[in-house]
Amino acid sequence: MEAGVGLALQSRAAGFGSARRRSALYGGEGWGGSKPVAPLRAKKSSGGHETLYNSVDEALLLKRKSEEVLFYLNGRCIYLVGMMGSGKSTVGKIMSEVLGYSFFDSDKLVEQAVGMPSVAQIFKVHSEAFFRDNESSVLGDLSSMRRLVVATGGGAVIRPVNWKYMKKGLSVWLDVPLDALARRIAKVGTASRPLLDQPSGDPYTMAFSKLSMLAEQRGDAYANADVRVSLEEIASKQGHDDVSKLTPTDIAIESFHKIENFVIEHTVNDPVGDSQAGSHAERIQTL
Ligand SMILES: Nc1ncnc2c1ncn2[C@@H]1O[C@H](COP(=O)(O)OP(=O)(O)O)[C@@H](O)[C@H]1O
Ligand SMILES: O=C(O)C1=C[C@@H](OP(=O)(O)O)[C@@H](O)[C@H](O)C1
Ligand SMILES: [Mg+2]
Repeated sequence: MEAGVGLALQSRAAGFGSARRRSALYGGEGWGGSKPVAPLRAKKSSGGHETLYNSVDEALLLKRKSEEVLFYLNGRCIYLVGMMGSGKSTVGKIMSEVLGYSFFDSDKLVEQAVGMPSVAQIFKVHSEAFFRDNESSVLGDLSSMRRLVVATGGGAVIRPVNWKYMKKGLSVWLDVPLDALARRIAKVGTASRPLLDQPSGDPYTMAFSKLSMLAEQRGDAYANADVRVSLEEIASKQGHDDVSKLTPTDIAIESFHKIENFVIEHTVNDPVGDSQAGSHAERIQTL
């Protein structure tokens, strides 16, 4: 049975006003909590003159990309999908802040709806099936809203009905190599992720083997997303041999880039022209 999802959503939405938008450039919890990721400070170069940190470029690029993508989104929601640890919650917060959209983490909404403090407890006291029912209910409620960035749980992709909801907006798959996922999970522990929780063993090895199994079970489910953001691709474009060099901001920028390309590619090429068929934005909205 689903418990009070609508109410939880209403009270959650009330907490997202302009105050939350005070800074567009926040990192996620594992990246220094609410510290700005791109402080506009200068440092001395070896030659003595001042140069700006690289992160300023990154912050400006993020801002510029978000302004472009706002037009193409036209109020539609962004749904982030991907395996546990792929960065949906972290990257989603950054994207929402810079877009001026509200951010929702579907795991948190399920916790609120059920009235339990953690997903782990919901799995333990009820069951995974109970969690999944509530997850679908939350996604259904969110699908009627606009201007949201939603970080879904890693398993949301397995239910077709969830895709029906997510297809009302734009879905983005954060595709992260299993090895990087396992390293991230091993670092923060598995207590909050019941499907990975193991009583003993080396945390990296255990996480890697469970994640591999889940990835196999889920098959192509993530590939249903409108766009795929591959960390390996970003790393190779940036000349890194390791995805661990990529910041959540890098990933947010690439996500905006891919969303923009997707919308442009899927915009009806209307030969009638703006004057008779409505504005470009109106036609994009009909996608
Ligand atoms: N680009 C990144 N590089 C390294 N660690 C990251 C990155 N993005 C997120 N993390 C860390 O990985 C862990 C999982 O991130 P999270 O956003 O919770 O993933 P998800 O919501 O997809 O499960 C967190 O500890 C987070 O700080
Ligand atoms: O992959 C999964 O099945 C799950 C992922 C988790 O969310 P994150 O992907 O945010 O860790 C959470 O929904 C639950 O523990 C199940
Ligand atoms: Mg998450």
